[in-house]
Amino acid sequence: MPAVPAAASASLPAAAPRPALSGLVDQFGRVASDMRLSLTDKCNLRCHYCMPEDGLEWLKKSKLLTAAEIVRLVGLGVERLGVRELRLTGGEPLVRADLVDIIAALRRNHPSLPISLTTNGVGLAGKAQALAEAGLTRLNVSMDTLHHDAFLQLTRRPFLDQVLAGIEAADAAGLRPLKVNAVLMRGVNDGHAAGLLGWCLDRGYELRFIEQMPLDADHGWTRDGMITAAEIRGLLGGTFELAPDPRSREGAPAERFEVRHPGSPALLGTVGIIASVTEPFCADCRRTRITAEGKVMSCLFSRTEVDLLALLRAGTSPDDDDAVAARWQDAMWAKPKAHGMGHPGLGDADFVQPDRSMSAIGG
Ligand SMILES: Nc1nc2c(ncn2[C@@H]2O[C@H](COP(=O)(O)OP(=O)(O)OP(=O)(O)O)[C@@H](O)[C@H]2O)c(=O)[nH]1
Ligand SMILES: C[S@@+](CC[C@H](N)C(=O)[O-])C[C@H]1O[C@@H](n2cnc3c(N)ncnc32)[C@H](O)[C@@H]1O
Ligand code: SF4
Ligand code: SF4
Repeated sequence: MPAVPAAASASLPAAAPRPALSGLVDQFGRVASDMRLSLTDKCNLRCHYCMPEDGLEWLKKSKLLTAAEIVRLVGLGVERLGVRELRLTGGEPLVRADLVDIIAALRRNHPSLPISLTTNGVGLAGKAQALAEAGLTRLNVSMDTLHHDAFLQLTRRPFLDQVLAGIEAADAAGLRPLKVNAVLMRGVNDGHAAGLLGWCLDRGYELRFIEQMPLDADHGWTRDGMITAAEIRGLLGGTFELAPDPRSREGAPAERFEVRHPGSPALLGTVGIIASVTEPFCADCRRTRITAEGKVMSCLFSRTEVDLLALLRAGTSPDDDDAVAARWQDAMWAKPKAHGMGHPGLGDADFVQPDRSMSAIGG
């Protein structure tokens, strides 16, 4: 086995030594099978809850995982470490020029792997068909409101029509089920929640409301300022009746509800609420994250990152693959219990917001 290059030797947090288990198991017995891979830190929007107005300093291209490195890492994940589904995210994954080629290569190697993409939808209209043909399984498009002024206020960019065209193109390309992600901000788009749900139900899209988490680059999040899942249910309750979806949650971030008009038995569809702050789901977390520069983040709120890129670049022999896989397993073994610490509690006195914003981690 090759020596571990210095850059890859970032300290791992103290944890009992990892036993010789297969797969991405952590010290609390959770097994990660859902791989979330960030393709870039760059983005063409500046959402308040994620990016600062002036953007961030983008990583140099030489520091990003190449297409070949991505394909190799996913191969290791799937063939050796029990990865069963892959989500491509960012930053904005559509800004990566080789996105379609990456998906095509992944699909050739893994014919039955579910591969999904989370995107802001800008530029999607021109790419949806190619993504579907390359083998993308499905996508989630983030769109917080259908109102142009609120969209501009939230994202600081006037691109709502492009996003709408992107959703339509993805639908036409057969990228189903199609999910729409929305973060609500008080006084900006909270009044649009029921309208957005109605729009999605009419088209057969599944809407997911996401509680705002402390992952904004401006560090402006407050526990009191964010809109809670209970409030979201209240906002929808005036127009719709929500009932728990009887299907099992299977470790998914979203709690799903069946949606009906009050007093009517007809099922209109489902809505998901991702209550990371007020109803955390860390005990059943199945996710492993790799940042665009090849670092493992075992938890969205990890303050320890474990570099795989230097090991990937050290060589491509079977021994090198062993070293990468072992380091990934070590990183996941040290996964914190919840919210990057020993207990759930975003906003608690002992919670420390990660230096990176959501865009730089990969949402
Ligand atoms: N706290 C926390 N939030 C998460 C985690 N995974 C996803 N989320 C939140 O849920 C949002 C939606 O995630 P997506 O990747 O679009 O979709 P998904 O939740 O994986 O949903 P599916 O499409 O059903 O697979 C993310 O942007 C995060 O805000 C997680 O591991 N921890
Ligand atoms: C970081 S983005 C990356 C992919 C793509 N740029 C997009 O917006 O879909 C992934 C998801 O994270 C969500 N997100 C970003 N910052 C968040 C925050 N502070 N709290 C909760 N969700 C957040 C976005 O709404 C989006 O649905
Ligand atoms: S949420 Fe997505 S679209 Fe918005 S700034 Fe972050 S990375 Fe960009
Ligand atoms: S906060 Fe960390 S442990 Fe909790 S669900 Fe998210 S990634 Fe998993």
